[in-house]
Amino acid sequence: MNQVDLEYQRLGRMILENGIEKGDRTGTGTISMFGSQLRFDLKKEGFPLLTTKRVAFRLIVSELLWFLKGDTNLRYLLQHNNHIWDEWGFQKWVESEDYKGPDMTNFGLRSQKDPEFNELYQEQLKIYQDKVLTDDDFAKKYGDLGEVYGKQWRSWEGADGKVYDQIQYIIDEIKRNPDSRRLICSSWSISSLEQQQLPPCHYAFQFYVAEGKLSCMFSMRSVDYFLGLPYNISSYALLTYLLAHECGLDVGELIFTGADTHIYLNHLEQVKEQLSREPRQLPTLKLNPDKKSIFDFEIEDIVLEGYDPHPAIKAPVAV
Ligand SMILES: Nc1nc(=O)c2c([nH]1)NC[C@@H]1CN(c3ccc(C(=O)N[C@@H](CCC(=O)O)C(=O)O)cc3)CN21
Ligand SMILES: O=c1ccn([C@H]2C[C@H](O)[C@@H](COP(=O)(O)O)O2)c(=O)[nH]1
Repeated sequence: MNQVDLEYQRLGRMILENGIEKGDRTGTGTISMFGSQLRFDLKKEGFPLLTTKRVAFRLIVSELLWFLKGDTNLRYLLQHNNHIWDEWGFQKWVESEDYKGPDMTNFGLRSQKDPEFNELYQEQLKIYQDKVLTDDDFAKKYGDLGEVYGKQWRSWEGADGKVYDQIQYIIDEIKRNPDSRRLICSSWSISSLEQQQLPPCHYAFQFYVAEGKLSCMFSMRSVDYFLGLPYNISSYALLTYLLAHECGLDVGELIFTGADTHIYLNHLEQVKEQLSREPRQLPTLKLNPDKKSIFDFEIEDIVLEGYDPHPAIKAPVAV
């Protein structure tokens, strides 16, 4: 039986049993628990993509490659039919002086409750997506999410005015000095918070090399158990596989630590359904052996085999 789904289900039960009801920024309401950890042996287990609901692996791949390119503009995601970040770009647009359409205040919650408003919202969202895809100036101004992950990972601006590539630093250090205890990438920058559509949730990760295996630990300040966490687990697993591939290492363990770990109140039925499902065999990951540098990987170089999950479970995202 795969430990990834079992551990994920265990965490879900723990939140439901021990969590407390707590308000949150989005106005949705959550059951929340402070402090959580999961750990998986990547070498023993197969690729950690949940099988108790279908998770769209292609969205995880295009999002991670977007981070690795240092890109922060929605255009790349939209070109790959990935819409998981749309709401946060759209928010910037509708709150701007240039937006002249119908009032979109609080569109996240209103679109869930008011079908008439939802129609208006979908219309405006479609216009926004088309403009980001086709209008260069518009995309530059309103498709950019600000100083989010891609910027912090690949071009961190130091107080000394220099620009730092944290991913390249980690790769160089793994190759030169694998015993290093400083293989860290940090995205939390207090001076950037106002320049970010959403401050980083997974704000730091660290690698560890031992016995020829590469392990990764990632930290999250805020964890959407049902929608976000399944992506975050697979995304950091994929990053670990990519780095191990480039550095000639095996994969080791993946460790997640979360602070505010929550289930949104409008995800409760979905979570209960998922907890009732029997985990299946995990898929395996195949990377194109001809690609050496992680920065050369394209979507088609990353293939998942043997994924046979339970059906997807829909849920609204809290904006
Ligand atoms: N509330 C919240 N939860 C998150 O997980 C989250 C944010 N906000 N904001 C930024 C990013 C965007 N992420 C998201 C956003 C949407 C989905 C989502 O709706 N996933 C659906 C399928 C989406 C699709 O097929 O287009 C799913 O069933 O997994 C997942 C992660 C993760 N992050
Ligand atoms: O990769 C991600 C990104 C976001 N989330 C979730 C965690 C929270 O539910 C929201 C962010 O809201 P804050 O009020 O800024 O904490 O997004 C995630 O789980 N994974």
